[in-house]
Amino acid sequence: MKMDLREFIDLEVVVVYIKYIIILMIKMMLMSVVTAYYRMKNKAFSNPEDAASYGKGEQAKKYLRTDPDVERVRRIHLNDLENIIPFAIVGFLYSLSGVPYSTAVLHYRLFLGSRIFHTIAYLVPLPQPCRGLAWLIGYLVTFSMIYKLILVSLAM
Ligand SMILES: N[C@@H](CCC(=O)N[C@@H](CS)C(=O)NCC(=O)O)C(=O)O
Repeated sequence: MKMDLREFIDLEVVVVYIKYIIILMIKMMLMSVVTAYYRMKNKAFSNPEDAASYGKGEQAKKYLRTDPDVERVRRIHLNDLENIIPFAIVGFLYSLSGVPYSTAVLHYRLFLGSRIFHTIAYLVPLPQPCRGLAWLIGYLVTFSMIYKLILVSLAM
């Protein structure tokens, strides 16, 4: 069966997807800035040339170390990569799947909220299961969109 995609795709949903993904990308990219901030504040570097800006010889070697704050922010960044990239791909296909606007916005909003809360819970840090629940909500949102995509592709 031939489909006219222009009838199927709701451009408003694609536009709202773009808005949310831009916010999520900025949020994820900001983790690099936060990492750099903690590296400089706590003088903890992984490259000799970076440490050299803060001292020479033995002094510089002292700054070649891992730091708990830096590692924590790096884990947040990694967790963002593990979750936001699948969301970006799945969320885009989902925006083309003929889903109602309100349902799409609910998914995108829940995901964004879950990732912001995950970062706060990880940075503060808040006691578990705060971070775990934040992560789970985002994970389930992505799975819910995958489920819809499976249903749509089975119906084709
Ligand atoms: N790569 C993750 C997979 C599971 C996951 O993402 N768990 C969430 C909720 S507990 C988390 O925040 N993990 C901590 C992290 O990724 O550093 C891990 O190693 O924990």
